[in-house]
Amino acid sequence: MRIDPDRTLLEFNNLWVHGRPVVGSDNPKHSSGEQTKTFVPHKLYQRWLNKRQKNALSDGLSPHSRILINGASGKLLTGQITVLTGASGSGKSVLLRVLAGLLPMSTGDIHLRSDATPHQRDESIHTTSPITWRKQVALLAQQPQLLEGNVLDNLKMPYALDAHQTQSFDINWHLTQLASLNKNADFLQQEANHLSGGERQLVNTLRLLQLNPRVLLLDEPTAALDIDTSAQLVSLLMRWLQANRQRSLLWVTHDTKEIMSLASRHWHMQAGVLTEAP
Ligand SMILES: Nc1ncnc2c1ncn2[C@@H]1O[C@H](COP(=O)(O)OP(=O)(O)OP(=O)(O)O)[C@@H](O)[C@H]1O
Repeated sequence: MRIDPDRTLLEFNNLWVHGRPVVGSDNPKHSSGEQTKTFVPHKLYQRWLNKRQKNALSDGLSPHSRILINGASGKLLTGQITVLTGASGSGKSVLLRVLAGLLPMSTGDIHLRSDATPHQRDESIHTTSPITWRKQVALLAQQPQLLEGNVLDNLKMPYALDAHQTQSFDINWHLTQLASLNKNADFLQQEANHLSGGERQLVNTLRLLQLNPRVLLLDEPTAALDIDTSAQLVSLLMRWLQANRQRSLLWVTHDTKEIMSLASRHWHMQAGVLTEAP
């Protein structure tokens, strides 16, 4: 498949994701719909079913599975912010994790436009190694996971991984970013486990941005931050987007006031169904 060479950076088509229902759960996230039907399988089928259910979290094909993403399609365009809203449990994080290659889809495809010549083939998630895919399509989670050690150790950490052996740590880039966040070089020496929640998220964000992904998926990155830190993070992300036209942001948020004015498009998720909001 070839994707629109003009502005499309990432395109996904007819994504379906299934997850295992929690039988008897009173969690509203897991109730409702077909999955509550009683089902008495044949003995042989039961054996097959038991085997499948051992891996059901990542296995979209279980007959007891419920639909988490329902035939979603969409395009992320270069230089744009797309905002994704939707009620809790509607499937926003699941969509982000599938796009980032962290959760398998049941069916469907995702293509990333080649960053080389326009004639080069686009990359499908199905034929790209997970490491290569995740270098280009990165997920910034709400809860930053930092390691023991200081800020500098955490920022350097990705370069110890095989995936980033060809890239090198650029201290000057970090000092420039920190200056824009009203922080100086001393911040690099602070112990990660002494940082505030907002500072942790800033470190987490810098750690990801330095690796230069092309598509950044943001899962409520400012949800736990105060107004000032949140504004700093938004500016950091905007500067990053504007520094290279071949980038795109997909931003999950409940606080549309914060980001909607900067966004080009608005998607809405309801019970796994993705629609373009007016
Ligand atoms: N790996 C998984 N397997 C099965 N079910 C899952 C899996 N991950 C998430 N779910 C379920 O999918 C549904 C959607 O979850 P998701 O985290 O995407 O919601 P959300 O829209 O991001 O909500 P919130 O705004 O509260 O973060 C939930 O019912 C959740 O329990």
